[in-house]
Amino acid sequence: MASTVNLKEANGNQSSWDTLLPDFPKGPLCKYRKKASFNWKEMAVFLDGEDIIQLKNRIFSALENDPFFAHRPGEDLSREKYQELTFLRCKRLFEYDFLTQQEIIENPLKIFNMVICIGMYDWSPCLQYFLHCGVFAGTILSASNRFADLLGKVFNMEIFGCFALTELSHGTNTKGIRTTATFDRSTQEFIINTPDFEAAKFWVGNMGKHATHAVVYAQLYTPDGQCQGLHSFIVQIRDIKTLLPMPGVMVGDIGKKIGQNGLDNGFAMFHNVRIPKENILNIAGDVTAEGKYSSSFKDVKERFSASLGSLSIGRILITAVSATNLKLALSIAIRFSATRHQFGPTDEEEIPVLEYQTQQWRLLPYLAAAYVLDYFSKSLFENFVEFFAGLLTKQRSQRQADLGREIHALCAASKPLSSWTAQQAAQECREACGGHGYLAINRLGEIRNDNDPNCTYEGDNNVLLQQTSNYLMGWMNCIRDKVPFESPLGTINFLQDYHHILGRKFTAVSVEDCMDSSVPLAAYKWLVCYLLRESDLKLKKEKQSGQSDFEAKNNCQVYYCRSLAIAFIEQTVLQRYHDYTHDPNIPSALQTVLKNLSALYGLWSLSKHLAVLYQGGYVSGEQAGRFIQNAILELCYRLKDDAVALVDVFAPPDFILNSPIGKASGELYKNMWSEILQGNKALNRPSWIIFAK
Ligand SMILES: CC(C)(COP(=O)(O)OP(=O)(O)OC[C@H]1O[C@@H](n2cnc3c(N)ncnc32)[C@H](O)[C@@H]1OP(=O)(O)O)[C@@H](O)C(=O)NCCC(=O)NCCSC(=O)CCCCCCCCCCCCCCC(=O)O
Ligand SMILES: Cc1cc2nc3c(=O)[nH]c(=O)nc-3n(C[C@H](O)[C@H](O)[C@H](O)COP(=O)(O)OP(=O)(O)OC[C@H]3O[C@@H](n4cnc5c(N)ncnc54)[C@H](O)[C@@H]3O)c2cc1C
Repeated sequence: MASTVNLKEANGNQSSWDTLLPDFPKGPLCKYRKKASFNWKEMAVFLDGEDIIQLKNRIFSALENDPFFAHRPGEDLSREKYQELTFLRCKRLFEYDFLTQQEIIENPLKIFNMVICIGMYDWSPCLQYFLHCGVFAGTILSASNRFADLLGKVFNMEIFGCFALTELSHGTNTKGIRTTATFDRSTQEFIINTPDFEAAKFWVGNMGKHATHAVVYAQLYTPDGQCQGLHSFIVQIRDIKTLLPMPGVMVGDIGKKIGQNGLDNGFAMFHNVRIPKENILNIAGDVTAEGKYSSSFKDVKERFSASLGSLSIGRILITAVSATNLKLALSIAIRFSATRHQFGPTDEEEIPVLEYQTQQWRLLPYLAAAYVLDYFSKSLFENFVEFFAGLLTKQRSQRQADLGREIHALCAASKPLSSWTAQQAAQECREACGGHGYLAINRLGEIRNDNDPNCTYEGDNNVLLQQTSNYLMGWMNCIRDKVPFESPLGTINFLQDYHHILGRKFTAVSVEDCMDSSVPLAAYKWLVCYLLRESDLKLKKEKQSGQSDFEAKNNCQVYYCRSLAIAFIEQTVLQRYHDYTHDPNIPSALQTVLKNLSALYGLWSLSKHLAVLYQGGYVSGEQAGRFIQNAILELCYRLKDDAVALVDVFAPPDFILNSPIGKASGELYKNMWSEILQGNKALNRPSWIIFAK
């Protein structure tokens, strides 16, 4: 990936690192910072590069110095006020114009980092902004270049957009979408209709209050009465000046959610809403003036994939968004754990809770996951950039099609992996901070609730995993027939060795033998092949017993295809991180800690599959399982003194993290006390109190 640039920059000197990354205030965390095996500034520059750090600094300091983004300790905003503030903040983001088109073209990772920086502050304005200029505008941009005028208005914020696929009664099942777009030859228009309230567009971000335009997915009907399948259309839903609904549109807000309440999610119904013929986003197909359907895709399936292709970037970014939530939660929990003293070997001496084996085992594997998933999401984003360039230049090569399929299969599993990891970590971090973790000002509840929908939107995690297992099962014929095969990104190439891999066994004979990520990686390759074989056999058995294709597939999910998809993505994520951390050009001072993170993530993830590893005979005997467990504990212990510095590398400034117990000074109690007393109602007498006489 960007490692060549970063390797060059990593040779920079201490003074340039100091200019980019100021020292933290002195305080109780110094004790751990001094014990770290590496320089956190060197690591930050190595991972991101100076250019990205400068961008992050620019964004963070703009938000910190802007009264619109000021925090109000102890104030409970009403939902309406929060929505208003979110919109005003979103508008400010436009005014800042943090990145030029040229900068994005030169380094697309900058837009990726911009999403993360703003989201670290609050996901509501971040999603509002990117649903408008990323998802809404991005879908239009990838379809055609005939919407330049409209896109100009998007980027000037003269109109406001949303992406309307889901309906009240169908979400993940996109084939079940029932909104219709019927072509009227006589007026050269499409007529958009909602057949009944169950087909109302629902859940749509920005639609509740602000959106004036929507990308609406609908079943396209040609004048011959034929349904041509799912297509997308630009539909104006509100008047630009008054924000009143356009004729034939009923639009509203769906109400309070568990999290992300600054964002207005809405519903809409359409009654004979006419839009010009040009408003079809002709990615999958188009209609001639005479009303004939035309598509450059011969296959209905290919057309369907093309019409949903724009979802992949969202899933990749959700992988990154979730990894960001992981970083936020860990920044708070690890800084807390390093400064919170409880119990100790003697009555006089209390020790930081980070010194407890349990606390290390609960938090440090997630710290490793944050590094691994962060790297993976960036590398997958870069793969997508290559794919997107092909889309924009209308490439129709086999490689382009294969790349689209492979990226789809990867992000359909990396979104579940990352969002579930962040979900579990947020809860673990909340509990790891004891009672203080439950105090809203410390932000762990907000992180947990705002992360939660990452498991659901852009496709429910459990259903998406089926896309990945379908992709893997699709290679079985080549494997059986021993036909050579490969994929553009090479993620399935190891399956060519399937028969050979299935014959392998776990060979480590000591804990020390397990301390490198090559050990879990080899085990994962076996696990993927084994689960592939078992899933294939199970599917055959189901079919032989007379089950329909639908039933047979359904009966192969739990313990088979679902586990296969999870094992495959964990293997892929680990493979990329292993290769990255084992590059001999990595600065020598960083090699050990990065390799430890790689090994810990690999072993910890693998340990959840121990039952299957024993079941399939890859490992046997009591010792093998013990080696893995002890290696995990040993790696946690080795990483314990690096944990604060590892968090310093990715934690945003205090203002952005917005958690007294997570502040960089580590003055845990002073920071909490000060914030509590700043609460404008902390010392108020209740106005409602009446005691019984
Ligand atoms: C995937 C489905 C579940 C499939 O359902 P089916 O079972 O009905 O179909 P099949 O399996 O038969 O599929 C047929 C065929 O198509 C292929 N396919 C499907 N999808 C794709 C795809 N995306 N790419 C390529 N190929 C695809 C599939 O593999 C099959 O091919 P084969 O037979 O050859 O295997 C599907 O129905 C589905 O996608 N369901 C989920 C619906 C969904 O995702 N809805 C989303 C609604 S919008 C939403 O939720 C938004 C929420 C908010 C999001 C916040 C985003 C945060 C990030 C910020 C974004 C910033 C962006 C800025 C970037 C920028 O500036 O650019
Ligand atoms: C905060 C938020 C924001 C959103 N923003 C948008 C937006 O901007 N635009 C938009 O169009 N949509 C949006 N959505 C909708 C979102 O994309 C859908 O909720 C999502 O795709 C899941 O679909 P669903 O709700 O219909 O769940 P369903 O698909 O109905 O799933 C319900 C349950 O059934 C299970 N299930 C379903 N099918 C199967 C199967 N085949 N096998 C096994 N289990 C199955 C699922 O695992 C799940 O547990 C948003 C949702 C949320 C929560």
